[in-house]
Amino acid sequence: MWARHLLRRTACLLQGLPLGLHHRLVLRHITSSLLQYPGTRLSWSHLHGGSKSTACFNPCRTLKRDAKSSIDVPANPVTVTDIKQYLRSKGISFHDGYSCLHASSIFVETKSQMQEGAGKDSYTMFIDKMTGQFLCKETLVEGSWEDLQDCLEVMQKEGQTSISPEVLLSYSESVEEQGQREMELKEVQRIWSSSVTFTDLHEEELQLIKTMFQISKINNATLKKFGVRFFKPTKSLVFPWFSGYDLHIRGIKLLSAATKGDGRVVYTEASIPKLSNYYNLFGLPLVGRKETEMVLTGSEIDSMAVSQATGLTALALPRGVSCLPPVLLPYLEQFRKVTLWLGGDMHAWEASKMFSKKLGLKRCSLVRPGEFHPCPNEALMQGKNLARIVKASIPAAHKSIVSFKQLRDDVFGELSNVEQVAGIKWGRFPELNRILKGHRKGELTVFTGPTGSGKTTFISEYALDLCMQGVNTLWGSFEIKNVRLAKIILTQFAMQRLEESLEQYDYWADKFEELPLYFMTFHGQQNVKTVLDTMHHAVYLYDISHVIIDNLQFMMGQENLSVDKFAIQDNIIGAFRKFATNSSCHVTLIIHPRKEEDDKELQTASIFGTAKASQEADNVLILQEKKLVTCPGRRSLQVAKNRFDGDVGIFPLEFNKSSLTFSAPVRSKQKLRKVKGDKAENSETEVKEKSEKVSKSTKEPKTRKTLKEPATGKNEMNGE
Ligand SMILES: Nc1ncnc2c1ncn2[C@@H]1O[C@H](COP(=O)(O)OP(=O)(O)OP(=O)(O)O)[C@@H](O)[C@H]1O
Repeated sequence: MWARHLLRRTACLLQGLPLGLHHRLVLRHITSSLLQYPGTRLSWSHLHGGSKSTACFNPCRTLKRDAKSSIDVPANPVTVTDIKQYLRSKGISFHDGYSCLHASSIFVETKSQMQEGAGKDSYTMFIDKMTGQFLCKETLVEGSWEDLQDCLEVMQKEGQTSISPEVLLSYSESVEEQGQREMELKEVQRIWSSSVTFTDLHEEELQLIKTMFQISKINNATLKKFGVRFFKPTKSLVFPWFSGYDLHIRGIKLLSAATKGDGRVVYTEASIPKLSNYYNLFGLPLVGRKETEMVLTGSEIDSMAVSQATGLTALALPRGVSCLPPVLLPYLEQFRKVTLWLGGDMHAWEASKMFSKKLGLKRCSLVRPGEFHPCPNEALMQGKNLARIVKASIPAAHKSIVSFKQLRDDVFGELSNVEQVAGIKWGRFPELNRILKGHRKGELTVFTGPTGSGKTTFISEYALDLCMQGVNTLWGSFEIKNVRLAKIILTQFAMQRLEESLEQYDYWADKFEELPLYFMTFHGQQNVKTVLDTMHHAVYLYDISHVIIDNLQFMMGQENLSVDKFAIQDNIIGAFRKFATNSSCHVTLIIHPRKEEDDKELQTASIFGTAKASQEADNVLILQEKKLVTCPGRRSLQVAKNRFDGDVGIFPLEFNKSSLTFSAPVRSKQKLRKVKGDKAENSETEVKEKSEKVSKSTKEPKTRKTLKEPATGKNEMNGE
């Protein structure tokens, strides 16, 4: 219905346009609207009842901002050279920025803008160099590279020097979305208008609130400057999101604190619109047009601390260290120097290294976390000199050759943060933590197991566990369709058969939607280059730090059977290895085993292909289906390689058919075999046995509520 409505509107707006272009615009907008439904894989048949046509319509186009759950890569990925050439061909003046090209806006009616040599300061249109996505800061029109091209084509055909922002603004939302947005806005206004400023609070109440939120060193003037209020009904700090256009309230973030029975204070964060759509750089309205230096922090409170203590411009990322959405990059283009001080731990350090790549390494410097450099608010509380800490930040750009002098602090950081360096711990698989120590960025894990043994099911829960802790995850499922895979993951998330309690579906689906989980929309055989392009694209857009590929065989191609299959596989593994290292992204690669005799356990050498897979992998995991002496009839997970600290071993898994989950069985004396090196294939006699009591918590998964300190700004992910 709305698609037809859209079509009619588009047709009216485009009256008089040449048919081909008109047709393309209409189709584009239908496409983008369809793609706004998570998981939608748009095929030609959506539009043409199955028949393929040669019209210049690209079904795999860039996504709109909200179409976040499924990831397509443009069939013809745009490069910065393409963008520049195109702009030149249309007579649009521009200059090279850090992450964007700055161009004269075509949505503003200033004829002089189109002239060569117009002042650079007048450039208000920012075009992302990686994706071509654009934003006009003057009118807040944004869209994809294709949208911009269409507008320029229309302008040229019509002989115009500018185009009305309405053309794109009117397409950006469906009727339902508009209704939803209006409802949200009303709620935002309701909370905002019934919140009180800090100067309206009694001194006693004020001090209590400040103590509760650990902001006793943030003074009232700073709270006022940043527009922070207090919402009494939920006892929450209210951080406003003002529209950059007319400074109207556009959204809010609420930070609440509650004291638990044991006296601990638990902080929770909520926002309207929901966090995944909350694109606010807190502090932006305070930035002057001419300012060139800024400190980027991981939370609103940290920004206030920096601003108050140093007088420097400080902005906070909307979702802390979890991501830097590219839609925010245009707002950071004016800064010649960006200091990233995202927190006081290793996660903040990892994130600042990743984000500085997006921001442009040359202008970034990083505050190295540690005992002397906690997060800004903590530094303020401890009476540290924040200006000195910012000044001591280190340049993000590094040389190819370094001496130990330059590495010395990094090495110290690793030695003094052993737990964090070991990676994120699984909540459902404590045995995996014991052997592998954690899930680390930049590693390659190869996972194998007999056909139909439950590889996808296990890896799905293994990845979900991490995703629930804020690990931005991308699934490449080539074997089973995304809907089926999402159903498996959702069942594991809810830990129950939702078929039998459909009334709970929306409850779980709403929570599930908040997870940073994305799916590639591929199915069946795929070209590895396309898959890697999509992965790069996703890392840029969503700061993905874990990619699961199920499975490698789907990239091997079927045509060239004469070509050496092993050589092809080795190349693919090499490419994934390189991607993992260069993108600081963990890749979990499922590879089928070669044919083995049924009653033999698998070993590292059973992985299909040459030894390249196990050599390149940091971790090799094997789902063993064979009966173990100690646990007859059960699956077990073997860690056959662990480059991080060499510990290998095996532990039993217990499959729960209704929740599709695996958890270690509770036994008083669970035997666990400890295997050193790659000797898993050797006889049982060579295997050291180690008795170990399996913690009861594995049977009753813990509630993994992220206890947030106000300054960390991490998302709360809790699905149990
Ligand atoms: N431990 C288990 N015990 C019994 N059934 C299981 C177990 N693990 C998974 N299953 C079920 O077996 C079926 C196949 O599981 P899954 O697709 O995960 O296997 P796979 O190893 O990935 O398969 P393939 O080799 O085809 O890729 C699913 O229906 C799943 O629910």
